[in-house]
Amino acid sequence: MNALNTLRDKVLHQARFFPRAPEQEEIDISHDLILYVEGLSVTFDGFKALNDLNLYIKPGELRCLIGANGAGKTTLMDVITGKTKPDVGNVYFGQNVNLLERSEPEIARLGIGRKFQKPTVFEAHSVLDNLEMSLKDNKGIWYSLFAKLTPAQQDRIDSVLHTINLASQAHMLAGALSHGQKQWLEIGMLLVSDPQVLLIDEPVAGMTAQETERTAELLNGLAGDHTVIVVEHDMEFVRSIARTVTVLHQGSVLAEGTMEQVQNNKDVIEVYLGEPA
Ligand SMILES: Nc1ncnc2c1ncn2[C@@H]1O[C@H](COP(=O)(O)OP(=O)(O)OP(=O)(O)O)[C@@H](O)[C@H]1O
Repeated sequence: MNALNTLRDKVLHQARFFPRAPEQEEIDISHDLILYVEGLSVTFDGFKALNDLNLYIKPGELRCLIGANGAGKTTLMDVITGKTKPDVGNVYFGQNVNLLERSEPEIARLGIGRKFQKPTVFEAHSVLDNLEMSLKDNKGIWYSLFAKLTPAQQDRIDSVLHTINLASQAHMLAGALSHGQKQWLEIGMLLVSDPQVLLIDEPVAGMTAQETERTAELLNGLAGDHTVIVVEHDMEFVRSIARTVTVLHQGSVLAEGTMEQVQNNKDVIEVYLGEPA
């Protein structure tokens, strides 16, 4: 029964994480843009969740997306990752890959990884097993169950374990980790496939102050090698990591700049405080 459960977990896992394909397409970033979103609109039952939204992200950036509930942050992530198709607009990965023509699994395999707010690690498996299962690519269930990791794959997992600060917990069951550690493990499960872009939804919700600080270090460390887009409501946290902040409001970009520029922007003050600047 245990073996059956393990097999089921692994099948589910493969469906969930869409591992990156070995024959990955080359992404053309010669114009210094890794994500290009232009004129994007999404309507749900006549309601415009995104309204002519433009967003340009450079390779290696750490960008924070903020905005009140319902501003369109999740819908934007859904469009980038292929979960929602827009009414109109363009979404390109680099110069050459039109993401609107790709399915959700294809986009994940191209190297755009997404971490949802709630951690979904396999609690009955060790930290190491969780990472191994994410690394074994789409060679089928029998490969995932029985193939041994190559030395390069072992190195990758070791390196990720250190990056996410869980090397000492490698053999611990994921279910025994703290909430913050589970969030880091899930980021690690994305990192083993070395995605170019990481979309991370509310990483510090429910974390202790110490875990929040460690998460800021982790995300800062990932930027540069990866492009990191973080959706977050915790303004202290945003201030601690953000270089550029994009403020969404009613499905459009209201303001963009450093945290200081955004905080002093009259439109932002008006929307957030409900009064003219
Ligand atoms: N599938 C859907 N059907 C109908 N309306 C939807 C759907 N998804 C989102 N919406 C609506 O679109 C708007 C934008 O939602 P979205 O979840 O993108 O906002 P958000 O900025 O992520 O908010 P939050 O911070 O609360 O997560 C909201 O008014 C929401 O109710």
